[in-house]
Amino acid sequence: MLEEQLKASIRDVEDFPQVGITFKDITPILKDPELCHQVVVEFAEQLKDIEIDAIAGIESRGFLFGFMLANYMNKPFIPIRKQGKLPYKTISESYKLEYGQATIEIHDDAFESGQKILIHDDLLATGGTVVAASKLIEKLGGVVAGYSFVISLDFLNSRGRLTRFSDQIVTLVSYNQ
Ligand SMILES: O=P(O)(O)OC[C@H]1O[C@H](OP(=O)(O)OP(=O)(O)O)[C@H](O)[C@@H]1O
Ligand SMILES: Nc1ncnc2[nH]cnc12
Repeated sequence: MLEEQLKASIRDVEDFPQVGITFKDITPILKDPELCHQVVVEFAEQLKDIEIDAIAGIESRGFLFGFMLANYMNKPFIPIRKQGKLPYKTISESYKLEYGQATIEIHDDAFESGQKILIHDDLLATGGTVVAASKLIEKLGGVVAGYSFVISLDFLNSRGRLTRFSDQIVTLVSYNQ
């Protein structure tokens, strides 16, 4: 089963980037092209009944499978980047995450008003990052079509923070502790 394969590949790194955090390192997945392909195929299968106009991935780990998935599903890819990285006109949102705070930005012409945008990231922890991304999508007149994550840290109970934007949440690997 894919979840078991992914769990066997994901590496726990204790106390990174700060004491008390168990960091879920996905780099071993990236070394396995067949496993990466299976991840994308599984996302596409689980998302097939959701109407999606474009896929937004969040810098930087959200770019990895986000772009692969957009390309596989033949959808435009929208980069949401950390502050000061996007060259054209942007709007921004600040947020807290499991181990700090940050600001993310999107180009103000990233998509057309009314379009349905899937938000992709590698991992859902507190949800701070994707809530900020959802606010950016809505500020530009978009609709959050749903979310896809490789990993969900279910013990942080953050799914409830997303449902006001969309209850379509696809995750491939869940951790309960
Ligand atoms: O649910 P949250 O508590 O918001 O945490 C999840 C976010 O944290 C990580 O990103 P990070 O900011 O470390 O950036 P990176 O992808 O560049 O490593 C991860 O890739 C998610 O984007
Ligand atoms: N525990 C964790 N491991 C990897 N990325 C994260 N982003 C937020 N929390 C994380």
